[in-house]
Amino acid sequence: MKTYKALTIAGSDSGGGAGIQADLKTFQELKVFGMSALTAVTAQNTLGVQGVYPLAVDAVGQQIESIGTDLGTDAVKTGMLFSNEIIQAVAEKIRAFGWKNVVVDPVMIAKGGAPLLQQEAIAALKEYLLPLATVVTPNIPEAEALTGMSIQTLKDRKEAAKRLLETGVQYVVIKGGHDDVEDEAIDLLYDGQDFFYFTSKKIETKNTHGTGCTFAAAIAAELAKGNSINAAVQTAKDFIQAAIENQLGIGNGHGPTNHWAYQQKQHVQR
Ligand SMILES: Nc1ncnc2c1ncn2[C@@H]1O[C@H](COP(=O)(O)OP(=O)(O)O)[C@@H](O)[C@H]1O
Ligand SMILES: Cc1ncc(COP(=O)(O)O)c(N)n1
Repeated sequence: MKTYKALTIAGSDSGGGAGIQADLKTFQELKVFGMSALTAVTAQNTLGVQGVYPLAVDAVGQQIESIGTDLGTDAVKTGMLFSNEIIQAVAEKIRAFGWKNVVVDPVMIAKGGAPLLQQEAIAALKEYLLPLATVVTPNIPEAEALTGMSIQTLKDRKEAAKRLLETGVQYVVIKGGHDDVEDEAIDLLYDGQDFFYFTSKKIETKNTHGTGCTFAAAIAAELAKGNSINAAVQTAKDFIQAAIENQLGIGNGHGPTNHWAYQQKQHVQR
């Protein structure tokens, strides 16, 4: 049986709920071999971000080089990239290795409000990384920052998705976790032609730390296996729904989601 591989290029969350830690847990649960290139170390817990320590650009590039010159990968997921310089170095490596199935989660601000991407780097995401990406997965505030438009309704989200496609990315998913208008958690996928809705029950909880990272990592894992974008987004939606529903109840603030809940549910159903 083929071993599928996925690489996450992201920041470390010492609290284990988001970033590299969330990505690797998700890859593992979906039976994909996980690899990582760290962009920054954060001192972080469920209460917030206490420190951000970006790595040297060369350190980021070298980690990716080490993977590209030996193991290779079936998918790449990017998360916290922090600076213009890191974005350019990452884009350069992805292009040089000709990697496909590139999922860009344009992480900008942690749930508690701490910036994880420098303001001036937003343009670099659009210029260097999105043209190489298979799919970009902004939440609503990130889609607003990337397009410069205000997003209130699903109609606005459709317009923003169209604008994002102009960067050269193949598919756009605008997530609905921050939508105050709809009663359900609706994620919108646009393929340049049609819009697809992925809908689930909105769960009343403060424990959503790392939901975006986990969702994008699940899409990358499923694309690595050769699944279609629609199938990958559906699995990611089911994965995050189970992870939010089956809370772990740890930490004193915005707690992490449960990365093993999806597999546990699959076993029970069998
Ligand atoms: N309260 C919730 N109930 C159910 N699903 C949610 C909830 N909050 C977020 N999600 C889902 O989690 C994923 C991440 O959403 P979102 O919160 O928009 O992104 P981010 O974590 O990047 O801010 C999406 O699939 C979204 O639908
Ligand atoms: C290192 C790191 N990367 C990403 C996030 C975003 O997390 P969320 O998925 O909750 O928006 C985070 N808090 N820390």
